[in-house]
Amino acid sequence: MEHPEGSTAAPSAGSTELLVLAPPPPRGETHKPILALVGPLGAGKSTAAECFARRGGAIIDGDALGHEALRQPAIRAAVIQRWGSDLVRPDGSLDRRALGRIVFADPAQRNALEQLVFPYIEQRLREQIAQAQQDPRFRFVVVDAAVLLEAGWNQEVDRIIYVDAPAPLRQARLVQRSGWTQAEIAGREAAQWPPERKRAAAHAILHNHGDREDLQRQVDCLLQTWGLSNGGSGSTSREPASS
Ligand SMILES: CC(C)(COP(=O)(O)OP(=O)(O)OC[C@H]1O[C@@H](n2cnc3c(N)ncnc32)[C@H](O)[C@@H]1O)[C@@H](O)C(=O)NCCC(=O)NCCS
Ligand SMILES: Nc1ncnc2c1ncn2[C@@H]1O[C@H](COP(=O)(O)OP(=O)(O)OP(=O)(O)O)[C@@H](O)[C@H]1O
Repeated sequence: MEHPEGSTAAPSAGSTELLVLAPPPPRGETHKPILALVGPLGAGKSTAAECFARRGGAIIDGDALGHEALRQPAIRAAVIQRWGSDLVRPDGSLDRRALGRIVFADPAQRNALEQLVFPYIEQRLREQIAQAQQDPRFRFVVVDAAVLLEAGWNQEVDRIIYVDAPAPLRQARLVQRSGWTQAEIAGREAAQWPPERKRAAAHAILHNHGDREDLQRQVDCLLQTWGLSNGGSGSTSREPASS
């Protein structure tokens, strides 16, 4: 793994090794560090984000912003115009899983959807980051966006954290969480950068092959190493950033 900056000592985090490289750079006294979580499908980015939220981080959820984008009337209308009204469920919402089957089977279809929703998502990411910077409940910001690197949304981010888990474990967790078939998982994986390319862009790695407590320990260790822990008390807000 190549990094432009030097590494610090890797602290012990329970049973797993936590690789930690350079801490966030200083960006002025009022700037709250912006950390981003990347990693392969189902590695546990959202689960890791919850660990950071317990320690005073504002979560910015890229998937949720994507869902919000699809609820915008102009985007919704464009989606229905292109992919058909069969996508509209009886309650009026879009059948995202069906849309996913279409776009993750064909890069051209996925590009078309991304062109519709990416500008909206990027704008909302910026807005939510700005809100979290002003919100006294939070000491740092955590962007949980699976396609952050692919979409080039990492411009404002200070540090990238790669969440890792073995492929069989990720698959089992995804089947349990979302009921996705092997084909659905493979289609989504193929739409993302290969894991090693994401890992090469990261400043730290969390190994999520243990239980949630083990992941929390690694997060706490990382925050301590980067000077972002709150004395280890975990007494700061658990609230995610509001939309
Ligand atoms: C295709 C859609 C409708 C499927 O919705 P669905 O509810 O089934 O999945 P959800 O949005 O929760 O995404 C789940 C996971 O799929 C993967 N995924 C989603 N979008 C993409 C994408 N454009 N490229 C690669 N992987 C993706 C991510 O790992 C994500 O965590 C939806 O994912 C979508 O609108 N995607 C385009 C917008 C986007 O890129 N969102 C992610 C922003 S981080
Ligand atoms: N350490 C863990 N122990 C048990 N279950 C876990 C652990 N980490 C994650 N999970 C579960 O695995 C599933 C996938 O985790 P999560 O949703 O956090 O992954 P993700 O990387 O955000 O996924 P996606 O790529 O779809 O955004 C979830 O159901 C989550 O609750």
